[in-house]
Amino acid sequence: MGNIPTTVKHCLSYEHLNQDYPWLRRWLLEEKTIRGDEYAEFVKIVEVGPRDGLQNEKENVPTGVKIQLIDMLSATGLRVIEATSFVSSKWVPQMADHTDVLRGIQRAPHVQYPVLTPNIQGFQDAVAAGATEVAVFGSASETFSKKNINCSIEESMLRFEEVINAAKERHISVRGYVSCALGCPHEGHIEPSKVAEVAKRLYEMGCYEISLGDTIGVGTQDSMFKMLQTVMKEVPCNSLAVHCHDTYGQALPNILTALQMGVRVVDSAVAGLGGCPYAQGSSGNVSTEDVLYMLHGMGIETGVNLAKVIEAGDFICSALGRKTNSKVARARHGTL
Ligand SMILES: CC(C)(COP(=O)([O-])OP(=O)([O-])OC[C@H]1O[C@@H](n2cnc3c(N)ncnc32)[C@H](O)[C@@H]1OP(=O)([O-])[O-])[C@@H](O)C(=O)NCCC(=O)NCCSC(=O)C[C@@](C)(O)CC(=O)[O-]
Repeated sequence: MGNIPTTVKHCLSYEHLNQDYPWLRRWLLEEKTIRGDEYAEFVKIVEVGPRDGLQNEKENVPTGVKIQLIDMLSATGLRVIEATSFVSSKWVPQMADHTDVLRGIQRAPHVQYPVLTPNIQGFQDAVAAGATEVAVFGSASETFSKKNINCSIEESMLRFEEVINAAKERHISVRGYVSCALGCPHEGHIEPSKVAEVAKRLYEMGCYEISLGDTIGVGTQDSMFKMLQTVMKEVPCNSLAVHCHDTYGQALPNILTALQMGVRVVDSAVAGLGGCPYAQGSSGNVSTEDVLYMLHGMGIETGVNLAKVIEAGDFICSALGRKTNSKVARARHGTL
């Protein structure tokens, strides 16, 4: 990384440097403190544990536990922590305390706390609770869209457009998800062209980043490659993220494939928590600890402290009364 001051190195992710600080990138290049490709060595982790990780928990997780988890994660160096969902409590009771969670956390500087907003009602509630970044969540599968958000893909696009337009007026950034990017629990195989179509629409509407979800963790390196190859024809690579569930134990190789293709944003959940209530058979997300171990082992910067993430994982696993899904955490604890 040459002579880049540590603060710069740790404060800026690849896409921030390119998109938000072109002058700094130019200066660093001119000063020969970085090579043109060096910032490709930084990967942004989007921690989804407090939302995707907890939304499927059957027993009520106390609001204080959720807040403490987010506060612990805020102290790890993570830049993005998805905090909660402004969805219907009839649909996902675990996220009913969204407002208290968002108001209760201690926001760390330089950390974003996006929340899920399926429609304008969720967006307005999120803004009232103090959200400064939101995410809309679409699907490449018609059946999953209906089961998850009770509308067709086409209807969902109209709802998302309303959210995105309202967000633009308030200068709130919007992230977009495309679920079932590598398979659907109801329809099975999903054509990469369908994933690309939905991703492109979200991107063109104004989502700054599109997270491609392997909702039920059925993808393989081959299907990840083919899907990304198709999507990258429609959405620039530096606006893509991958979101892998680990049902079949393929999440890390699939993420590696995405990295090799240039993707620099990875979603993961502390302790490998998670699953979608409307995707039967979906197991936890890939664990943040395992992703960090792989990235750091490859010499890739994340700015995140693995030991502190393991501590946060210990905390939430003890609160939930269960073992971690992270192999790295288990190895570090000698309990493999
Ligand atoms: C989208 C809705 C709300 C439509 O639900 P609906 O029943 O079709 O909504 P509606 O517009 O017909 O309204 C019915 C009632 O819901 C209320 N309502 C309407 N909107 C809201 C809202 N935002 N917040 C709270 N309440 C709301 C509304 O006020 C009304 O209340 P009532 O008059 O009956 O008392 C529902 O289907 C829903 O909440 N779905 C969320 C499902 C969910 O959270 N799934 C998990 C997240 S997605 C995921 O995990 C995948 C991802 C992102 O992680 C990536 C991956 O892994 O692939």
